[in-house]
Amino acid sequence: MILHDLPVDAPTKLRKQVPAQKSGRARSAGDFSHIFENGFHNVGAHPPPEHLRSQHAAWEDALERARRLPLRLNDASVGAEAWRRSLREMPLLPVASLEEDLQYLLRARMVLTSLLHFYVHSLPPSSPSSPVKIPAPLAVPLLVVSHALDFPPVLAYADTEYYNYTWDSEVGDASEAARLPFRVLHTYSGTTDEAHFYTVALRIEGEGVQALRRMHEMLQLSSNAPGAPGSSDLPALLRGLAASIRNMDSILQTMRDGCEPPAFYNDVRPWFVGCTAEGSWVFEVDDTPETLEAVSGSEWVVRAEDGRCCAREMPGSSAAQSSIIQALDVFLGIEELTHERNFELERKNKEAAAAGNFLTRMRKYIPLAHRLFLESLREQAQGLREHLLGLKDGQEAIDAYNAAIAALRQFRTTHVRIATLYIVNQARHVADKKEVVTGEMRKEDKAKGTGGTDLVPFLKGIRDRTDQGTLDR
Ligand code: HEM
Repeated sequence: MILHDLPVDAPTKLRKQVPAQKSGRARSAGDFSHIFENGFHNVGAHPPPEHLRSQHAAWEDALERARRLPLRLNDASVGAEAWRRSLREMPLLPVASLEEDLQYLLRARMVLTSLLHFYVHSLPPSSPSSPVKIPAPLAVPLLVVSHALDFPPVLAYADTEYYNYTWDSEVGDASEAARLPFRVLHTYSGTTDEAHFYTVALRIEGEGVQALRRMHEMLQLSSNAPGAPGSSDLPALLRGLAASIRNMDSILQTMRDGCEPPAFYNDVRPWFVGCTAEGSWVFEVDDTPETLEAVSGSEWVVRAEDGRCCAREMPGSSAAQSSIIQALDVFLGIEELTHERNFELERKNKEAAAAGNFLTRMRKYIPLAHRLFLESLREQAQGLREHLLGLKDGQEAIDAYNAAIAALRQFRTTHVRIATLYIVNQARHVADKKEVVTGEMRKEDKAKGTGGTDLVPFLKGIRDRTDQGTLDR
């Protein structure tokens, strides 16, 4: 097995072989040609299966029943309580067979994280608030599957995007697949707003395939391989990359076409929230060797003195975990700017200071193969900016590079507007209503992202630091 055969999100058995290959030939960009060719959302040439095999039908059935109820946020209805009881009484299903087949392992991860967030967020708030106990039939397979994939046991962007779609038509080859319309498999709220929200992100990932292919071609410029582009192609390839980023921006702007801000804020976003100080979780576990390995080898859970298996704080799904946007920063060589720590902000927020840069932290919430890809991409693309500045007649290439930076800045400007409209303004409406009903004065507006960021200064900071990547000579 060589790294170049390592499929996206390789499970444990393959993962164990990766460190041995972290040097030499195996690190070449070509090792990740499947990502350059198909994008981050295509695991192989096809999306993950829509259903698990019969051995794990109980999980699929629980998910289907939750959707059919439908289960709501803070749901105290008889039906909701019966659903939660059925989860607690579900048999503890073995997961070993899943590890043999990556596609089914990914589907299992997506189903289990969906059940987790249905379970946690459908519970009516308890008073005084106590940690939510995640029942063993859900907790054990979730911990083992997440450990196998090197993922935290919480809903991530990959679960709501990369593993949550299919195509309706038969796919000829992967390059054709990149252009097909996506059909979302699972939503929490059952609304078209939620499906549209996922679809916009998936279409951005789909456009990302064009960006990745341009990057790949640029990395091959100096390879002298037969058929490889020559260095005179660099400006055109950079312009192609810029055009792709502009397309991503246009796609982002379609968010309003099918996702209403109040529906997003009130009915969709609360399902994404992970394990927080106010809403903590305890995993109920058994003591089989498989579970013990998953627990002891996990940085996401801690054993309390009384033996309880407590989850650490983990943000839920956030598009900050999108691999394509991280890849753009890495390739353009501006990662150090956008991932820079904001010491002014950190001085005000001690927790943020302890945790370090948010975007860097988010890397742990993206699939393993994507992380390895980003490391390899950094190595391959390093020196791009210096190379452009050193070119004898390099102005055309520099202009094209700056067009890509400007496009990424524009993407982030659109994104700040969207985050303001969908979160900050909605939080204000809710606070205004509360003020009218209770007469309570509104506190300073400090809307947080699902990742817990003070979102406007945070997002604007990244946008402005993108701009600092502009080359000047
Ligand atoms: C209604 C739509 C959206 C809202 C309200 C929104 C909101 C946010 C918030 C609050 C953050 C800060 C991190 C956190 O605390 O979670 C964030 C980060 C981020 N979001 Fe979005 N987002 C939306 C859609 C998207 C889409 C479709 C993408 C593209 C895939 C995207 C890409 C990003 C990226 C890359 C970051 C990290 C910051 C950066 O690199 O600029 N977002 N988003």
